[in-house]
This record gives sequence, structure tokens and C-alpha cells, in this order.
Amino acid sequence: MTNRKTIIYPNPTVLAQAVAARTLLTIGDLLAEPGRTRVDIAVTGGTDGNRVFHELLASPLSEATDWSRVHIWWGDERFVAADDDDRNAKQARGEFLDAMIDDGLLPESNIHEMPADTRTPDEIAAASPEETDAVLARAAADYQRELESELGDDPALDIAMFGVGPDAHFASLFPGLPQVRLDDPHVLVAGVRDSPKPPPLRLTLTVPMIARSRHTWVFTSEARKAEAVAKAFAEPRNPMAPSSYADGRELLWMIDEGAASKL
Ligand SMILES: O=C(O)[C@H](O)[C@@H](O)[C@H](O)[C@H](O)COP(=O)(O)O
Repeated sequence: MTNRKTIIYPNPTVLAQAVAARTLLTIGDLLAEPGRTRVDIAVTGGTDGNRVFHELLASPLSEATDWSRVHIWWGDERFVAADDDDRNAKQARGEFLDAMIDDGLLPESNIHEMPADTRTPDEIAAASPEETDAVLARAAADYQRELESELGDDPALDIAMFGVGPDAHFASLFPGLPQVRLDDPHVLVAGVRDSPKPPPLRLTLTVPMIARSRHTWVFTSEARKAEAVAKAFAEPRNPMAPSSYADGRELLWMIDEGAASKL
């Protein structure tokens, strides 16, 4: 695994401002590389993720960013109907992406949402666990195909961002569930049927896909996450603390003093 770097910020707001500034500066750096045509970023849902969207929109650096060459992906998604308020993508659109699209800065075709559940509530309720697994597997395969068609046979994200839950999950990789142990390098996206954090059905990038990212940034804040951070840092690859699997060509944790209080 790559050595982890950790930066501690004074509070959640400064943390979100720092992540947003780092995102915009890194996009600029990457786009300045000779021959580079685009930058691909996976964003995250959750409280800290939404704070980052707010700060991205507020930052003057955003205006200096060539969003037409930035592609937006998700590290995980709640597998619900496309218009469900629970969708990470819907929240990201509300907080940030719609404003960029409305201003003509970000083309809609640069947004790569994970698939939504297209079944009716009755069909969802009537599905057996096996049928639900098959629906999730098809959706995961569709997103993997989109990654491969946009980024080539060995797709890698430039920036992959993740929040952390109080149980030390990241993406939709939850303690004790099998998805965190998926280590087949050809499986890039997986379905989750029984997430302990509602809603229960989810799609997530796998550990091998995340590890291929050029910059993997994990960020979380407040004392309620302190235990999770301490567990993730205690030992690498602990299935009961999935964020201990976070890896990338650069691995950076950004936390605030509250989240760092048990280190
Ligand atoms: O779909 C989700 O819920 C997320 O993608 C999830 O992985 C989130 O980032 C963490 O649970 C942290 O969320 P909070 O910051 O809200 O605790």
C-alpha cells in the first residue's frame, strides 16, 4: 500500500475549504500536463462531501477552472430511483453541478452518474435476494462498462474522494460485508444488498479500482468520526474498518481536530 499522508485542519469548514481548493488546484495541475485532454474525478456523498460541493461553488478558483474538460464520477451511490432525494448524484447536482451546468461551464455529458433503480416499488418489494443481487450486478457491470469505454481497458481516476462513516466505512464498503474483500482487479464496481446505512441497496467502486487512482483523498470531520479514524489508522486492510483499505498512487487523509482526537 502507498504510505498515507494525513493533514489535520481546525474544523469541518476549513477542512471542506481545503479539500475544495486542493481539488481545483489539482485539476489545474493535471490539465497543464502536456498531452492531457481531460481530468476524471469521483465525488462522494455524505455531510463532508456536500460541504466540499458548497465550497467548490464558492471558490474563486472555480471560475479559473476549465470544467469542460472535467468528468464527474461517483465512488458510490444509493441504488434508488433516479429522482429520489437520497441519490448522492441528486444531492451533488443540487449543491453544485446544476449551477455549473446552468452557467454553461460543465457539459451534462461530462457527468457519469451510477445507474438508478428503474423498478417499481412493488417490483422491488417482491424481488428475492437473488433477483436483487442480479439487478445490482447488472447495474454494476453497466457502470464498469462506462468507465472502460471512457477511460480505456485499465480505467483509473485522477482524483477519487471519499467520506468516512462512524463505523469506518468508505464508499459503500461496510464492515463485515464481503464487498470490501473483493480483490479481483477486473471487478471495478460492485452491488451491495444489505447496507447497514440506509438505503440498503447500493453500488460502489471496489478496492482495486480505488487503488488505481492517481490521488485518493479520504476526508472526515467531527468527534463522532474519531473512533472510525483511529480504527482505520490502527492497521491496514482491516475488514471491520473498510477505510483502512483506501489506497491510491497518492493516499491523503484530510481530517479535522475532532476526527483526529483519538489518534
Ligand atoms: O452514500 C453515502 O452515504 C456515502 O457515499 C458514504 O460513504 C459517506 O461518504 C459516508 O457515510 C460519510 O457520510 P457522513 O459524512 O454523512 O457521515
